[in-house]
Amino acid sequence: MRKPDGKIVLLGDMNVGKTSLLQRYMERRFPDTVSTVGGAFYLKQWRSYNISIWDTAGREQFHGLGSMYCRGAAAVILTYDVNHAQSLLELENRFLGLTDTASADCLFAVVGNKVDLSEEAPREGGQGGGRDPGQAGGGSSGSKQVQLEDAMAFYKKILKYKMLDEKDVPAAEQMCFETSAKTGKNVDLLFETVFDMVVPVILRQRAQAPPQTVDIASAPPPARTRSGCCS
Ligand SMILES: Nc1nc2c(ncn2[C@@H]2O[C@H](COP(=O)(O)OP(=O)(O)OP(=O)(O)O)[C@@H](O)[C@H]2O)c(=O)[nH]1
Ligand SMILES: [Mg+2]
Repeated sequence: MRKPDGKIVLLGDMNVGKTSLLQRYMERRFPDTVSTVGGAFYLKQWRSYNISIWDTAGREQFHGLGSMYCRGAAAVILTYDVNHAQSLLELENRFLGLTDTASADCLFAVVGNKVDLSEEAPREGGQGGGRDPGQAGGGSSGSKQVQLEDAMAFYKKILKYKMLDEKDVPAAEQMCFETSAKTGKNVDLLFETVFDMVVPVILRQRAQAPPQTVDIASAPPPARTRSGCCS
């Protein structure tokens, strides 16, 4: 298997729909999911590049792994649930710091998932789209709690945290998405926008990487070794 050329990581609280988004994009379906343990990855061929996309666990107990998954990432997709305001706050409080290990010119996308729930007529006391509404990061009430402008304001906080100038990075309008893994709304747009933007990052990473070849002429002669059995 060829080594991936670049890495994209999905981060976000448990139950926001990271695994579902990836399955919708990669497998074109919306299956039942179980809460992710550790992490898992998919490989995507995009043009001539091999991109790995890492799905991480949002559960608190796996938090320590997040910065490991982010190491060298060319893009991070920070995911929240539009019907659960706390999940956007968690991105700022708990997940943004995990991206310190990402590539210096890492791109950020902010994704509000489960818009289908807020597009449906509100149901009396309704809960939906979540495995366990009682848990932290759990259920979605089905009434939209986070607006796209809130996500764009968070995107600007990311730039501030990373000390990036707005002029040097894609605009918030380009990098904030509202999606539904259930209906597929904006899912292709999200991933394919990120893939397109990641290609120049991959090319820059390649240009900065130490050469992978060895100059045989200048390499020292190998030390003589004895071989044979030791009996
Ligand atoms: N209605 C609706 N439900 C969704 C959507 N995306 C995910 N869900 C549901 O939300 C629950 C959690 O989805 P997952 O994709 O497993 O969430 P996750 O972010 O991967 O969670 P962890 O692996 O625990 O971090 C599941 O019951 C999904 O079916 C969506 O767009 N709309
Ligand atoms: Mg998951």
